[in-house]
Amino acid sequence: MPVPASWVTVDENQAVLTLPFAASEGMLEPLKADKTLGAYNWQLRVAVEKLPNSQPELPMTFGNVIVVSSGKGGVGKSSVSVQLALALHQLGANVGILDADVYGPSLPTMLGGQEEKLEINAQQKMIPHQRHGIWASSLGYLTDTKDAAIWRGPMASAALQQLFRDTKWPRLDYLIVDMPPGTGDIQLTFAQKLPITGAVVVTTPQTVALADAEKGITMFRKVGVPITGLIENMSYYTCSACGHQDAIFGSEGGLEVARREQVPLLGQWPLDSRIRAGLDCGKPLQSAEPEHELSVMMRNSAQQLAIELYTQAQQQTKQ
Ligand SMILES: Nc1ncnc2c1ncn2[C@@H]1O[C@H](COP(=O)(O)OP(=O)(O)OP(=O)(O)O)[C@@H](O)[C@H]1O
Repeated sequence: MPVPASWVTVDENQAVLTLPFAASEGMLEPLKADKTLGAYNWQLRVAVEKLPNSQPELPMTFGNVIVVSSGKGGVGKSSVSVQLALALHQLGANVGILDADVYGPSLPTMLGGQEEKLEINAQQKMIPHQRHGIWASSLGYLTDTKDAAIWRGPMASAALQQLFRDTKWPRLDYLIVDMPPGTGDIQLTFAQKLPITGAVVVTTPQTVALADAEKGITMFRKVGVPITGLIENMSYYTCSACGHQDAIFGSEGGLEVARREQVPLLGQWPLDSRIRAGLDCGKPLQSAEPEHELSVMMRNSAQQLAIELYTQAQQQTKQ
């Protein structure tokens, strides 16, 4: 993306690029490669800008809220939420994650610390756990995981809003919300009532998942929540023995939906046991092995997400 001059400060041979979104050192590469600019000693500073959200009348106390949703269950929405949250943290941002999947909160398993319970402070606010550098709040930390299924129906919607409002978040740049799967009443109420900056839709390339992903996109658009992008998960599987790639759930379905709906495709993530294994034991690959090729690939999606969120918000304010 073009770098406005106002993002650069220069002092003798030192130059600082201050970006209003989470970013990697890679953003400095074009500047370092430039014939004239390359003479400076470049430094990157991340100062995430608070962007407008879908409820302008509510105070923006939570940073930029990004909901991660899927029309269909089991497509990897929670896994993607966790990896994106950790990746944004690695890109220099202060990040929180809210497990809004009241039917089956999986965050305590994926981030670890299942045995720890959330503390409630004197103002009756829940203190989120800090796991792998990000702040996490989940009903799974509050209730016994086996009991989580009782938070259903009208109670689930109320519990979700309470969890959102009554968590004592520190100052955040991004709050990732792992939504319950589907496009029913809970999702609609959440999308209508909470201050959301953008939505990420997760799907597999499978036809049944794609139809539901499009339903999700339509739901968010109806209530004025911009779609920041789409992630196609479980896009292909590479055999570790022979290297053959197999599109188990069909190929390029997510890409097709992204084209049709005119939303950015933020990534096509493979089905890979190394992604699952880390999440099963509370040690996600993104934090356990940040330089692993899969971690780098997922971080590229997070980088694109941060840029899209920012540029879409700029375009909206100009309209
Ligand atoms: N790309 C991937 N590679 C390997 N395993 C994956 C991948 N994505 C998700 N999984 C695994 O698939 C299972 C389901 O993923 P996850 O819980 O994230 O799905 P979900 O869409 O949030 O499910 P639900 O609808 O129940 O909330 C988990 O065990 C997870 O570790």
